[in-house]
Amino acid sequence: METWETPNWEQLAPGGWWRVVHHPAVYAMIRPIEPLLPNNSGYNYSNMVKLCAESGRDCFTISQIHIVGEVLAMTAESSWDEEESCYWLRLRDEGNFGQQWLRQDGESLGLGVFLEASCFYPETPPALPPGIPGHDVREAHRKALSEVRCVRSAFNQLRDGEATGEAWREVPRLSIADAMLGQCAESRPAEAQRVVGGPAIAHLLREGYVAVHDALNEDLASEFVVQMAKLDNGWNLHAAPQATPGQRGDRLLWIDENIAVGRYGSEAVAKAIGLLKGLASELNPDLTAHHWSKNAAGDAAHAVLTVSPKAQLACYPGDGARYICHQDNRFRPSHGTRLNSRELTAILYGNPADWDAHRDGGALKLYPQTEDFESPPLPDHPSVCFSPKAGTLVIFFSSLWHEVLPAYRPRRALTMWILRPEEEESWMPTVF
Ligand SMILES: O=C(O)CCC(=O)C(=O)O
Ligand SMILES: [Fe+2]
Repeated sequence: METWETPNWEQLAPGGWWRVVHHPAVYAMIRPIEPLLPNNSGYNYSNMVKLCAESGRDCFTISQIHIVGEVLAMTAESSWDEEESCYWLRLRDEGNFGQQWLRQDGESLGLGVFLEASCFYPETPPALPPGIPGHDVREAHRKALSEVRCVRSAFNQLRDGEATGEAWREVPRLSIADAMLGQCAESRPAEAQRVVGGPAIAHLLREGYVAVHDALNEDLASEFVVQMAKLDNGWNLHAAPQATPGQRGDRLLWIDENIAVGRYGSEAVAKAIGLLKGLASELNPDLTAHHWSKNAAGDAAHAVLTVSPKAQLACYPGDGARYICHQDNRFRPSHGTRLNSRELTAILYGNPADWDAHRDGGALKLYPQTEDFESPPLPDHPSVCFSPKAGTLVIFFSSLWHEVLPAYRPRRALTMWILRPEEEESWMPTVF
């Protein structure tokens, strides 16, 4: 069994979903990005930066912090960067907003160790030859790892409020298999088939969207409304990272079935997430055939829909908050690729049955056949609107322009992006 302490440097780890098994996993990237320290994680980002600085490692740049339990997606792909003389590993974060690139050299540790932690290595890293990483790189990894240990123990003390002076705790051995979660969507065929089987899929492929109004049965739908509100009212949601007043006014929580039940006791939310996840496998055969017919010469046969491990629970607080017209993904003709791997956006609404879109606002306004528009369609462009009532499921191609109209009553929704990872833009070392 391979452990993070004795990774096999010659071998890239298998692609798939990985869980961060130690905290904090800190890694640095060549261009620092906005730190994404999950709310209520118990860590204070500025304290961590201070700790790094105090540890005498001036060149430490924390760009991203991940904590235990968080899930990341790692592709099996690496890319040689001529200019930087290094390899990059491609990964995605839990919400799959976009991709990130992890530098694989003495500066940012490679896979396996990445699951533990990685950081900037204070010396100039040895250049990697194209091909198998050599001895120097392993040595750099070894040194950097020992540094990580010191930093981590300080972090642990900080978190636990301990001032014991104990510099170092034994790190348990971890198996890479422990952290690997699996590659494909979990399948819940029966429910998903009931909801989107037959005519619904046909409508989705023909029109680019479909709405199913009884995706949850009546009892489940009303329980879903109650639990979504309870979760939201418990201050578990936080402003979206890209929140901009007047443009995007929702607050969010990324949540999976285990968190829904284990942390919040929300069975109905867990069931809803399960249903959304099951859609990927249900839609897969028809979507694959659809891409085949559009692109006879292409690789569409490899299309494998998958889902992110977590769904996005969003609430627009009801003060007129909205989400201006946008696309969740976009084809970039100049690159010949898509911006991210989102193929379909699937949303289950969790608002009371008496929601009145004229009075309460908050409709989802979707503009069919706009995937190739470079800028938002005009408001009077042909569109369809959906009232965000309990149990309504809307699925649409993520590249269609859409918006959330101002909501005058708290408006809650659970969104799952259904992904086609092979469609993602293949090389872009910047992030998000
Ligand atoms: O909640 C909705 O109806 C759509 C939200 C949305 O467009 C998004 O989160 O990207
Ligand atoms: Fe969207």
